[in-house]
Amino acid sequence: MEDPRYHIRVEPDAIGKYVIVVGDRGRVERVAKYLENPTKVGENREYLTYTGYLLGEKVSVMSTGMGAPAMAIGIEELATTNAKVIIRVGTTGAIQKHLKLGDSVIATAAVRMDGTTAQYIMPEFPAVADFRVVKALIEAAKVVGNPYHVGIVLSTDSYYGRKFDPERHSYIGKQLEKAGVLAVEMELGALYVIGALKGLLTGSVLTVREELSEEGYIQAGPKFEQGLENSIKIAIKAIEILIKGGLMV
Ligand SMILES: O=P(O)(O)O[C@H]1O[C@H](CO)[C@@H](O)[C@H]1O
Ligand SMILES: O=c1cc[nH]c(=O)[nH]1
Repeated sequence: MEDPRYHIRVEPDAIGKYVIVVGDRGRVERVAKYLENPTKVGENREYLTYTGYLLGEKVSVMSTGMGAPAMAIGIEELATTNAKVIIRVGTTGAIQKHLKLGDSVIATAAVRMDGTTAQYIMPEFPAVADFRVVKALIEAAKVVGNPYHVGIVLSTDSYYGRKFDPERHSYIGKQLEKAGVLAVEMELGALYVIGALKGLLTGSVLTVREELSEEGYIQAGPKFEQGLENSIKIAIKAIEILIKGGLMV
């Protein structure tokens, strides 16, 4: 029989009800340090997984690599475990000029400009976060105190083929900017659509890694690193809020 966790290589009971997913493997331990007694429970390809505890509840953190196909595999396989609430802690590039390096973006929904979710369901099906997870993330952002924005992001399959700087602003980029789309990343369409199809409650807090200034893009740096640490704290706090609130899962 096919192993339902062939890629993530974890035992189903090793995963908590609450899971934080990150793109970069290097971010896993950075998140896991906020858990009590974090222990590595799986490592294969881009999927590195730790489990620990928050307020006595088992919580896991897993990397999912870059792009919708890798996220889709990770979510499908997590859905065969105890996982129920999944929060992505990712990075993003600003489409709106008022987003600054290190700001947090709580994504309510994603524009599905990816190829993966088209293979799951019609394009009219929305990629939306669970409102209870969004609410907890907003409450958490207020407690942590990092500047934050709430709204729609763009999920695309290409990193280099879609720059949104003022000189090379594509038609699609302009349209989405006018529509108020906040920022661009590469996995939320898959997380929100496949999560919904699998009955998971999803949400996300991204950190702005590229800022659009008059001179062009400003990238990464200490402001980004501090913002990322705060976004991690927001995700951790949101899970504590959900645990305390007894979310019906
Ligand atoms: O930092 P992560 O979470 O990987 O997110 C963003 O960064 C990667 C591109 O550099 C893409 O995966 C994109 O979605
Ligand atoms: O510009 C960016 C930054 C992070 N992630 C992206 O996909 N794009």
